[in-house]
Amino acid sequence: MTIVRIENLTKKYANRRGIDQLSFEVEAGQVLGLLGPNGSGKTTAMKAMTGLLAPDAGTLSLLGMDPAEDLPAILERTGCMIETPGLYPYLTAEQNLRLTGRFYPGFDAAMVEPLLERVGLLPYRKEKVRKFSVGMKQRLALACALLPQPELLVLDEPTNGMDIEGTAMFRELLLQERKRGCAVVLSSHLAHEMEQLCTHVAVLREGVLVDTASVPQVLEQYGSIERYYLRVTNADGREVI
Ligand SMILES: Nc1ncnc2c1ncn2[C@@H]1O[C@H](COP(=O)(O)OP(=O)(O)OP(=O)(O)O)[C@@H](O)[C@H]1O
Repeated sequence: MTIVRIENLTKKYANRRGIDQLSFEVEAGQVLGLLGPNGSGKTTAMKAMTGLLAPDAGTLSLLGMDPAEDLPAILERTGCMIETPGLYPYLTAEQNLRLTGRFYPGFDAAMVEPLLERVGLLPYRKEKVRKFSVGMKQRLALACALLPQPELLVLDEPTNGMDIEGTAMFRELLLQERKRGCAVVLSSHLAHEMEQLCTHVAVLREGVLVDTASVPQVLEQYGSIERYYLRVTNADGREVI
């Protein structure tokens, strides 16, 4: 089932930067990794996808719905982590999840503890978030994104600031979500991490989609995502094939 269908999506800021005619699809159970240099449009694409930014042009279908008409219904079934986590610093981890959970119709307070356990925060559940480290806040933001038992996850650099255990936890968690049939769009600057997490990759440069490919195909042809990326962005100085 196609969960994300984007066609010619365009969003330009006043300075004319942004994304230009982006098209891609993500099926249930797939993980699409957005790759690209700083400022290439990954965050803009994710914001436009989740209704945080209204696109200038193009068509967008999420979970079979049009965000221009059905955004609340889409967000009830979507987990997002984009830029700074939207957490309440003076509440505890547990209270943050309880409060955020109220946005979702299927939420049950009994979901909070297992979720905290999944992201490794159970021992800190009674601590106020303002005392959390960057990685701990990322873990809690991830737990918030999982609250709706999402059919779509949109995660902008989700492992930023996470320690080694955190990134391993994230990998395992993503696998479980995929098995449930969740579709995932994520960005990362770590090519090696992308190899482990993603089923597909899309490369952006200056707001334009340069190439998309399946990860097994990339690994067979190029040996690593890093080599593929350098090749398709022409950063290795050779002609693009
Ligand atoms: N609010 C804004 N107003 C004007 N220009 C913006 C705004 N947000 C982003 N841009 C510009 O749009 C382009 C794409 O930015 P975006 O944040 O989407 O890139 P990115 O690929 O996510 O970068 P990074 O890897 O650094 O996170 C950049 O040139 C950026 O300067």
